[in-house]
Amino acid sequence: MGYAQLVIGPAGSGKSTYCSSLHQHCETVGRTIHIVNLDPAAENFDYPVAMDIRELISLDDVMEELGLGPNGGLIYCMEHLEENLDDWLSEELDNYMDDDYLVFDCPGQIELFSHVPMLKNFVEHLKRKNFNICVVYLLDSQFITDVTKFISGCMASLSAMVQLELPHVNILSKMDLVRNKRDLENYLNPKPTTLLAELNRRMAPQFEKLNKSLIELVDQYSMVSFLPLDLRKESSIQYILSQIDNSIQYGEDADVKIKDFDPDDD
Ligand SMILES: Nc1nc2c(ncn2[C@@H]2O[C@H](COP(=O)(O)OP(=O)(O)OP(=O)(O)O)[C@@H](O)[C@H]2O)c(=O)[nH]1
Ligand SMILES: [Mg+2]
Repeated sequence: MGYAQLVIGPAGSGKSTYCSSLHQHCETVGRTIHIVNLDPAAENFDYPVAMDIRELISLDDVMEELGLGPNGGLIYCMEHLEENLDDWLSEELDNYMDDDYLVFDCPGQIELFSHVPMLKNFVEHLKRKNFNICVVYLLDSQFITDVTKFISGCMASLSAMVQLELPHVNILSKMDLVRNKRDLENYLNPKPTTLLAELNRRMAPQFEKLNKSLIELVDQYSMVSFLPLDLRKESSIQYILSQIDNSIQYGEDADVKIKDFDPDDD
């Protein structure tokens, strides 16, 4: 059994930074995780890259040879990955053993988890390889300055939830940038009625019915709940990691191992 986090979220929401902070944190506490780059457009990394989609396909080549733009090129790369799940990905995964913990740093184009089946097939492949997977969805804290942005961020997360059908943790990233702490209370665990009132206040009256349905939808999936991530605080990363670990049952076997360990036996 392996363990995996699939780190997704809108462009620039802090996914790669989260991956590198997580790596650092794990190093500090003496735990091993492997970060996988799934973004064919990424160039600089603050973490050691364990596996890299750019070894399979280069976005520059795709754009040049097929005359595609950056987003079309990215979709092409991801489809190429999808076609190579059984060879390239499987071979790469063979380098890891039972109990290994992989973190997949995904590209920020939300099409990948909202429109195209690529990520779904990727996840199915990992499941067949016996991975327990948690989706980690990052939303930039700046989204809470505006209820309409916040709702659209929630809908994107919801679409990933519905498509991927995996344990799912929502994170509000870049907490160091939040000025108004009172705003925050309203958004980490928002009351549907508060959100609705706010939406109605922002939008023309003809949208009231639509707003109500939207909020009900988001509420029914009980997904409007975010964990705050403040990279300045080790405890914040630690807490988030423990929630994710819980959702994929990581550490339950480890507990057994610790119990089996005989301290006199050194
Ligand atoms: N202040 C602050 N800035 C952050 C934080 N996390 C990320 N950033 C900045 O936000 C920008 C985007 O961060 P990335 O980690 O590259 O975001 P990403 O989601 O990987 O972006 P894409 O892969 O392009 O979708 C960078 O300029 C980061 O330095 C944070 O916790 N606080
Ligand atoms: Mg990134």
